[in-house]
Amino acid sequence: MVPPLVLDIDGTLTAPTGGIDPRAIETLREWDAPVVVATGKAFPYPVALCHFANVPERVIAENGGVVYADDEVTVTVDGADRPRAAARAFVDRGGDLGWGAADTVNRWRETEVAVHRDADAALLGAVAEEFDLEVVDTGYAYHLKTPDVEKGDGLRSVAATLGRDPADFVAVGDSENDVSTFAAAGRSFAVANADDRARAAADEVTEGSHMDGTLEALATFA
Ligand SMILES: O=C(O)COP(=O)(O)O
Ligand SMILES: [Mg+2]
Repeated sequence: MVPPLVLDIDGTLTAPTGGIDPRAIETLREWDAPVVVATGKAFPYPVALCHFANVPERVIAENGGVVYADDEVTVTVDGADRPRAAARAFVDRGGDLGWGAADTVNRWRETEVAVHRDADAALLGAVAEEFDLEVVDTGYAYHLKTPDVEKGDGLRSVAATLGRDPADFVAVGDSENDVSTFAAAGRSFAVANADDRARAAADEVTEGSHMDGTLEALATFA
């Protein structure tokens, strides 16, 4: 009997060169227990991943800002007005969100704003403070977000919807936005490419990085 999983996307199910590791699709399909995808990405991205992998759509998106399982979508933050106002102030003061005119990173977001890691971090931090927001660095983007909205709370919510205890779950991740997931899950693994906070928070750190590390973690339960 394998445990239910809660898996981060970027840095955990992706290849070092970017993009989803093809082995992730098979892992999502073959795992013989519920798999929840938990990400800082906007809601459509993890939903599309589950859709194209042809697995049930169990999703924690926007670092816990949007949670979805068993036909229940919960937006846990009362809109993105403050993060969007802060993003406008950031741009007005010379900052650049960094995603170009189409901005497919943010156009479908409901609760926070993501900023390219090439952005002026000092200016972003100053604006975040002014708007009572926090900046979370996932290694893939800076997230300008409401404090205390976390993937770990999303796991508690999805676990309840699935009739499971969060402590039943095994978590795999790579960055500071996975620390709350690790705390909520029963057992946690940081992949070798994880940042210091994720490595310190995880029960174990894998030898392998990215999907190699994720498969190494899951092999523990085979
Ligand atoms: O969107 C990001 O910055 C990173 O996303 P992740 O939480 O799936 O690693
Ligand atoms: Mg990640």
